[in-house]
Amino acid sequence: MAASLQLSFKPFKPSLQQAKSVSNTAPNFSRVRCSAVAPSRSYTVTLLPGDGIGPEVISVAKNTLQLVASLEGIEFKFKEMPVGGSALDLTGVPLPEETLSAAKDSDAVLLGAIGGYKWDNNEKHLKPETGLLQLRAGLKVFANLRPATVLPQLVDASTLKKEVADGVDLMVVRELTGGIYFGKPRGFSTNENGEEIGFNTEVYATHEIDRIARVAFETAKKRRGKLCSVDKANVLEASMLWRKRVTELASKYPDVELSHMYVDNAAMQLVRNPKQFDTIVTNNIFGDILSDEASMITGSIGMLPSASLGESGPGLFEPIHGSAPDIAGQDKANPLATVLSAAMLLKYGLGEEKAAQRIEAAVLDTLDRGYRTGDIYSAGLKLVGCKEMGEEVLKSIDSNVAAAL
Ligand SMILES: NC(=O)C1=CN([C@@H]2O[C@H](COP(=O)(O)OP(=O)(O)OC[C@H]3O[C@@H](n4cnc5c(N)ncnc54)[C@H](O)[C@@H]3O)[C@@H](O)[C@H]2O)C=CC1
Ligand SMILES: CC(C)CC(=O)C(=O)O
Ligand SMILES: [Mg+2]
Repeated sequence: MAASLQLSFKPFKPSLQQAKSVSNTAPNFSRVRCSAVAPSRSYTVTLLPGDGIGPEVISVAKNTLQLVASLEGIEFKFKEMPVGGSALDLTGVPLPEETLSAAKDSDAVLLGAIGGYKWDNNEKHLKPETGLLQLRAGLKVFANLRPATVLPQLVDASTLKKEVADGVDLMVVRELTGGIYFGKPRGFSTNENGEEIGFNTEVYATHEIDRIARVAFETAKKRRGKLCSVDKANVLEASMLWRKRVTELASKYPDVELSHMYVDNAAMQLVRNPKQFDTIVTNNIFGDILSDEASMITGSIGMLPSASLGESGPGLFEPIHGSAPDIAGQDKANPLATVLSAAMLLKYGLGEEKAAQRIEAAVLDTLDRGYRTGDIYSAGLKLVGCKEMGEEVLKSIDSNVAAAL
């Protein structure tokens, strides 16, 4: 194997609840029948395909999970539920109560993506994005881990020069349930001139800063021991408090080297010299933006997975990309970000490290064999669609099994 994905840290509170419910969708991959292991662990996974390319990439990730489950003696009970625009169309709300309770009752949740042109002009409470925010808040998953690793196979897919991109391996720890996406007051009003205004509030309480900072220090400790806290403390009060609390907490982590950076500089440094970063901790909106930027260092936003974890309860696992309406329904989406999110689900959500490694190894093997979706394609390689990429990942899982026999 050419490289490891190095998503190497442990969940701080893995969810290992007993599986609770619903239909058994046992794996049915005849070509691995000889290697299949009788299930000894059972998990309920709520699948939320969502909108746009969401269902396409979730279908690939589900097949991948089923195949590794059959090899690892795992039984998955999948429950598919609506969220986002598809839930709006079906039920009138972007996060039906049934979806949230299924998610809460499961061992882990895997989401595709939400959103689309059709719902762009909906009122705020009827937007697909509101459903996603409600889901994250409902599951209390405040810590969003977004690894960005440049795989050797994809150095040429990066928009940065090879020497800048090669070897980049960073982790964005994004606060996910606070800040300006949730802060009040927010809304629309009129100012003293009778002019229409829209407003939002960036607000953080100390406990919200402390808990995400602790996750970030722990993450950095298990990586290369460097933590960069990104804020806008030269302007924003919420950032001033953020910087103060992170600095105070640093004394508890003497083996972690803490630095601070303003977000505008961080955006620049990410493309100037991304290798200077190990772990980045930042607020909800800056983490959202910087992780999309970091994705292009690695070749494509279609490559980056994420894990969102709370103090307890199921984790939420999703690619960092959106519903990509421009390519939806065309079999063009790169499913690897979701497949790697499924690997994070196994590792950080369920503690099934070996099964996760099978997926990570298969992704690298598929890339080694030259398969590329359009977003990471370079001349001379094999251009495939979403479904075929998924099939190739399954073949790689199979052949790794064969190699191990
Ligand atoms: N977590 C979520 O569900 C998110 C949802 N959204 C929603 O998605 C919709 C579209 O938002 P955009 O700003 O266009 O962001 P986007 O991430 O959906 O797409 C940005 C660009 O990246 C490409 N892209 C994204 N994922 C890809 C993949 N797997 N393979 C190949 N190319 C891929 C798209 O084709 C597009 O050109 C909006 O409604 C937005 O609110 C956006 C971000 C996150
Ligand atoms: C769609 C938004 C709610 C969030 C977003 O862009 C993200 O989490 O990456
Ligand atoms: Mg985003």
